[in-house]
Amino acid sequence: MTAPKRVDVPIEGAPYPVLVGTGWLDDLLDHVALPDGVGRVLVVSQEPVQEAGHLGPVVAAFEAAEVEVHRYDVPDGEAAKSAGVLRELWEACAEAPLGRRDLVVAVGGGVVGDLAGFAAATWNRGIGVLQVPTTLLAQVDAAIGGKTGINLPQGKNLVGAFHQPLAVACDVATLATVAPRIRVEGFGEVVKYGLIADPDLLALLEDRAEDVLAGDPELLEDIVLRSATVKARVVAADEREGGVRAHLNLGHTYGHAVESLTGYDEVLHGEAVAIGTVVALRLGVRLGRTPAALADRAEQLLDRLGLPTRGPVLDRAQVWTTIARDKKADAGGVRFVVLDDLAEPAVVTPERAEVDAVLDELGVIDEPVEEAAPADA
Ligand SMILES: NC(=O)c1ccc[n+]([C@@H]2O[C@H](COP(=O)([O-])OP(=O)(O)OC[C@H]3O[C@@H](n4cnc5c(N)ncnc54)[C@H](O)[C@@H]3O)[C@@H](O)[C@H]2O)c1
Ligand SMILES: O=C(O)C(=O)C[C@@H](O)[C@H](O)[C@H](O)COP(=O)(O)O
Ligand SMILES: [Zn+2]
Repeated sequence: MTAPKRVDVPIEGAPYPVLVGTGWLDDLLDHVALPDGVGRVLVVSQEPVQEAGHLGPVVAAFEAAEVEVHRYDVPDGEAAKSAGVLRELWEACAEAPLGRRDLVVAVGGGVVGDLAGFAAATWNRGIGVLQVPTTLLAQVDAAIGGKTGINLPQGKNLVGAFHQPLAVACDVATLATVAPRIRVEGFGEVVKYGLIADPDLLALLEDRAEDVLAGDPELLEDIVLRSATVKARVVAADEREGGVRAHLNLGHTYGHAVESLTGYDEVLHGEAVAIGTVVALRLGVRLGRTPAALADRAEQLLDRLGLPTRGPVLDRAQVWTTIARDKKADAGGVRFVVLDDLAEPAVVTPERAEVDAVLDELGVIDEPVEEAAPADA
């Protein structure tokens, strides 16, 4: 075990580190400084994480520090990001009871992190949260940046809060026990970072796709570090998504619609992001902004990594209702992130007909609309 490497997230008023290493959870509290006065923690996790052996070291670290540990396992799957389970977590906070100086500790994937983070953001009007992400997606993305929340049947992440963690502790060794489909979906977000900000990361994924998929630990550590570096820079520049943070939403406008219209069960978040990325890139090509070769390149990489590049066939009206409810829509229209070139993201508000044409071209919508015939035809 070597000491974890550190990426700083210099958010004004709430700076914190993302610590990335391999096999260091046993020494968690040697590297994460606890704030003064922490007497109790509520460790929130899920059964598969416990069964894989990742909870024990975290609990042991707090016990060794003479902090009283309470535990709550939430159900598995995206369905846990719900008002019902959030209420259960509040009640677990009350049972402990957690005071203003106590902490929530989220040990798991993005579902646990988003949900436990929101419980911490709201309990006693906000207490600290330590994020210990154990999936690739959570280490590269979900645990960093302070977006917390739950879903509604009407849409993804519709209720939530910005609540920055005290620290993000990424032990890449935990990724070895993740199911293959879950590992692969994380690359949906990693490809996103490559496309919006880090051409070297994109090239690394292309050059070493097989090693990446085989779970080469050194490579994974490098990928987590590079991804965390991009995310840290973006969220520190724009914590509340007034500007550049919106670029982290590449692939999410259509992706979120795919997730909610398939009941959050069928298509995983990273898979939906891959599907939505193809839509966004093809839209960029159609709008004359994205080079077609770049869209082809991204699609080939997603496919090589085992990610879907086409979503299930959806109902057009439902897609538009869902997209219009997302945070990426306002009176001005629906926003998509496109690429003007590699590492040159831009936010656009396209005409609905342009998006419809792309969805028809990709064959992912029922009831195709005819392209308008040229005026002189
Ligand atoms: N807040 C953000 O900025 C942000 C960013 C990206 C995604 N997200 C959210 O993250 C969620 C998806 O997260 P996810 O992809 O991590 O899925 P997930 O949290 O559902 O985890 C997937 C599965 O892996 C299991 N698991 C976790 N770690 C394990 C380990 N080390 N070994 C064995 N099993 C393990 C979990 O118990 C679960 O069954 C979505 O809700 C998405 O919206 C949030
Ligand atoms: O951190 C961000 O900002 C992101 O957009 C990261 C996304 O990968 C993530 O899925 C996020 O939860 C989406 O945010 P939302 O505000 O569109 O729900
Ligand atoms: Zn995402």
